[in-house]
Amino acid sequence: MLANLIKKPPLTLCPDQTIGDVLRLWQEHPIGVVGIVDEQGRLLGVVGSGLTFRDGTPISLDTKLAEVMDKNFISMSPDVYQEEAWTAPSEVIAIVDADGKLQGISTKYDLATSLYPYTKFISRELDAVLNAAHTGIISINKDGIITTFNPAAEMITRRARNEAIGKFLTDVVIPTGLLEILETGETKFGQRLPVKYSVGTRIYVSNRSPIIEDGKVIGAVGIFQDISEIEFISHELESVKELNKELKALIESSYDGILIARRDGVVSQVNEAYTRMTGLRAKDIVGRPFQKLVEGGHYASSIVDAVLKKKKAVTNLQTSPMGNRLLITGNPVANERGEIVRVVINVRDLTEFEKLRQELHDSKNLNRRYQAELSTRNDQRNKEQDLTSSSPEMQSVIDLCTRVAQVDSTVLLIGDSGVGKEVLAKHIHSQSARKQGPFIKINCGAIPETLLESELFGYERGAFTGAGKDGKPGIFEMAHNGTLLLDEIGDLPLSLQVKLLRVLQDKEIIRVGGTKTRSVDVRILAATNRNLADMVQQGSFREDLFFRLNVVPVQIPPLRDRRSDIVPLLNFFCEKYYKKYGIRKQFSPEVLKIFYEYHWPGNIRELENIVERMVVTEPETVITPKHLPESLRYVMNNTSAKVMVQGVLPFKEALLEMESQLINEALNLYGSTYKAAKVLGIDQSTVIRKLQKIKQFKNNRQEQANSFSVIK
Ligand SMILES: Nc1ncnc2c1ncn2[C@@H]1O[C@H](COP(=O)(O)OP(=O)(O)OP(=O)(O)O)[C@@H](O)[C@H]1O
Repeated sequence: MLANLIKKPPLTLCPDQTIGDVLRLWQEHPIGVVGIVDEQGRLLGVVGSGLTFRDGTPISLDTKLAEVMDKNFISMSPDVYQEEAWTAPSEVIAIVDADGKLQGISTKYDLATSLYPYTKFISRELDAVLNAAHTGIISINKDGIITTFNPAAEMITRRARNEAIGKFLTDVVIPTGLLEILETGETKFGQRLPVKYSVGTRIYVSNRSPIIEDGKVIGAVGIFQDISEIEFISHELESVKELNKELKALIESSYDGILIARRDGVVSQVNEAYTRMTGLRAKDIVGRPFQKLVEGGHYASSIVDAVLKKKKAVTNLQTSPMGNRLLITGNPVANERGEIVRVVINVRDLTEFEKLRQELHDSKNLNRRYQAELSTRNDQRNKEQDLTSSSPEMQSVIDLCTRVAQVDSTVLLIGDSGVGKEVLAKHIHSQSARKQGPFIKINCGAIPETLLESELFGYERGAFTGAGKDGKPGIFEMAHNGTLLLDEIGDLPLSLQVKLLRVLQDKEIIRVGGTKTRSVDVRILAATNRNLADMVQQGSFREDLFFRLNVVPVQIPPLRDRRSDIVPLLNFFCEKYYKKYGIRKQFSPEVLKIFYEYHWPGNIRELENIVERMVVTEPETVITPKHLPESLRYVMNNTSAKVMVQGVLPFKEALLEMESQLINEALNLYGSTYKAAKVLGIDQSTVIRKLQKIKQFKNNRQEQANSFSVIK
């Protein structure tokens, strides 16, 4: 402060005194500035050396001081700081007290002398700070020339201070934006600056500020702080936080109860499952010693103590307050030095476990039952959809097919056309392990011989004129992992019989026009309505192929040999076509009788066709013989001739019975008394009369039967 500069009272004179008085004063005191004061001691001006000359000419020593005193001075209070006084635009500073009374006079020289040691100290202090700083500091002047370059900056830039000072900034370091500060005059904070070194990259954060004097940018200073470690630590911290979160989630999601205790036995964490199993809530136990739970009767003994003592896992069985059986395992957790720092307790609810096991067992059983039911239903549905039979003959055929389906043997289905060979082949496939694979049928008799080979075995590209450019797989390849039905096998040309035999033996095919062998895994079923054994005798079928195909021969009886299947089949097809067309039909007993008598040369296919035709073409709901095709009516004519009476009865009654049967069949067949009479060779009136007589007779008989039962 200026007060420090006041060492003794100032030299003062009055304005009326002369230059001579000043000289006399200087003889007694060292030469200095003399203050000219008024009567109240207030400063009016100052005089200093050079007083005796004006414009180079000596002036009289009698000249009054009022004339020569310099009035350009600034007054300041003694408590103003020297640094502030230094900036004052005046060479002389009058130090005056609050009353304006002069206390001392100071010149810029005095101020400089007093400030010098201080600035020297500051400068040294600054140097020490710069040298000790871990932050790189670089400053430049307004021309971009480096003026400060501390040791940390040397480390960062790998450049020596003496190589840097006095050089243009970008000749020494990579541009960091410090030069821009000279232009903008703006301070920039926190710019992230990755710098690559041969040993890796370090991250700096830089702050850059302008150096301003009198409102002008005269330089810039940049500081560079290495934050690589901080970044690394903060990453570490983040991953530790993440890990912690994951661990918490893991503990919480555990179905087992988990309790963690510190080495002093205090509980530090429990999960939801633990609360669910033991009824102990986190807020009641976390932060409390585990021993308290023992004292509270929640545990028989402290498993935490047991683990800490034995320094290994301990397991025991206890019953929870809710009566559940709990398996409790305590595991020690050690640090790198092998000291136990935590005990992790795992609680497994065995009651729940047992319950779950039972439930699993039950649901497995249920599942098995459902599956069995499902497969039975599927079987039933298959049967319902494709196959029906109630005759013992056919039932044993189906049983044989079901059994043989379980193995991969070749099956030869033998039977007349339409007996159901294909249906049985499909049944074998659907009951076999190949049921997910394809079922493919080829009719060996329906494809021209020239095409059959390529159909069976496929062909390679360009094998023959017209062959596709990519070639084509044959049905053997298409049936891979499935079943192939060779229908009408008796029609297979001899030339292909040998090739087929090779495929059956080697389970490999070669496409037409190719050389590459391809493995095929196909189950072969063959069907025929011809007598292959006879064909072998006649030389039109290869014996070796016959034996190869005839591994399991299945003979399907014609429909006429299993008449008990007729009515079930009829019902089956009625249902099938009702589902298909929404039309339900009934067949009169007479029709059933005809069906039963008919010899069915077309077998089941013929029966099915008739039913479908009746369903779609006949408008009436009840199908009677008159609706049947001619071929069946013929049967009726033959069968209806068999008019019968049962047992021995009065001749008159037997005659009436025969007449009744004849007339009724004729009516059924031809639909009118007129037509019936014509066929029977009598008058229409005779038919009507006889019908009335028959009716009368039947009514009488009924009455007699009723009266008999009343008497009884
Ligand atoms: N048991 C059956 N239950 C229900 N429908 C059957 C039964 N058997 C055969 N069918 C039906 O009869 C028709 C003829 O059967 P399929 O084609 O299997 O006879 P096929 O013996 O292979 O005849 P073809 O020798 O002329 O090829 C088919 O519409 C089939 O659905």
